[in-house]
Amino acid sequence: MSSNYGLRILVSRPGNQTQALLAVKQQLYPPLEFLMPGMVDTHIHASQYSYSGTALDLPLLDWLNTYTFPVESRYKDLDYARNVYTKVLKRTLRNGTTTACYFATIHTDASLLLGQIADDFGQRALVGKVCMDCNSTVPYYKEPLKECKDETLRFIRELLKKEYAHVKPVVTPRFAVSCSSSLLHTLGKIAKNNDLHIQSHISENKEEVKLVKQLFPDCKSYTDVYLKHDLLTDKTVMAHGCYLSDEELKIFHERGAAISHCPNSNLSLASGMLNVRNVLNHKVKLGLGTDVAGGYSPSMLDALRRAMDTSKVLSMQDAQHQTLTFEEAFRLATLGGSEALSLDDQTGNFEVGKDFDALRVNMCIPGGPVDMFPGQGPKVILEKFLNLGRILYICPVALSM
Ligand SMILES: O=c1[nH]c(=O)c2nc[nH]c2[nH]1
Repeated sequence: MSSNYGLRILVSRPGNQTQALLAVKQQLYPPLEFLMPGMVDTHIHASQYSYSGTALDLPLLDWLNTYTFPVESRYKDLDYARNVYTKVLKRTLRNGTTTACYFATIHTDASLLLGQIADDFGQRALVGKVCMDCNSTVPYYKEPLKECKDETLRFIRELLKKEYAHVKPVVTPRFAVSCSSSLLHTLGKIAKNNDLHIQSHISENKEEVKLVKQLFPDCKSYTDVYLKHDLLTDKTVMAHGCYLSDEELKIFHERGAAISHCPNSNLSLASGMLNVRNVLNHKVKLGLGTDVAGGYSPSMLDALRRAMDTSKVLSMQDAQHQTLTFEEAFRLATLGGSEALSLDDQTGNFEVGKDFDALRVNMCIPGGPVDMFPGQGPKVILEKFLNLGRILYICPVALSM
């Protein structure tokens, strides 16, 4: 079920999130069905969906130059954009993503089209027109500073003018490597003046961190680059953060900025492994992202499973490391994601007053991927679903479009 029915939660039960969602099923459905909050993908490149599942043989910077920029440059063609964006919306909804934070491309009209398609399908979405004015390796894929500023303002104006209930613009500097200091300052100002969300990438890969140090020698750290340009606010979500120091995490906490953990991508591009426990200990807002197409899967259940795998690898390397529990991973995929996107007043769990963004899970479909046995209670049901489940079907109204 997705959110386009405009249902609002009016009553709730006391208890934690796991208890609450499993209690609902006893009231409404037979024993092996339950409702859970829709999942929140805090970082996904809609424009990279066409090559998801391929092109995973290079590290980040080579990967961008070889695969990503040539593909993203094609989105000046609106027919091409419509085809891919329609498919990515259907695919993410089929995977239980009721909220997504999207990177589009540098093209304003195609980015507006992504917003329109998200609205048509009833997915809650933040949509970002990508901003980048530096690209010496693939020089045809960038915009001059002035054009980038004007087009960003046009994108924001036109998207807001549509008054979509659940689709909003997000200011999107690609990352410090592909933005001049002037562009970063400009975008910081635009976000501030319009009280907008901000998204970008940070500390994904060691080579990238080194390059940022060279490009911004006056900044103390990668985090300091964004801080100095007014891009680290309580409406900012930064993807990856694998190599952030404790000092940088403290700044994230102080500013109320969030991290999107994208474990599939971090493993697939051999970028690094985020220490989620350390991020949580620093009380930094944290959600999960698929990061299609650096991550090969558009599924948030996959992101949740890779987050648990990554945490177990860290435990193998360090016996003191406290492995993520499945309940914690579940929280990251739902409420944590909504907090990371500062949308937790609207979605993320079944609290009174929030919108009813829900998935109806049936654990006893004939031929389904999970077998249940007598005496297995709510906790086992949820754990089995998270580890073994598959989302096969979602609201026919949305998907027949
Ligand atoms: O995983 C990533 N995907 C991207 O498209 C990108 N751009 C900058 N940094 C990036 N990381």
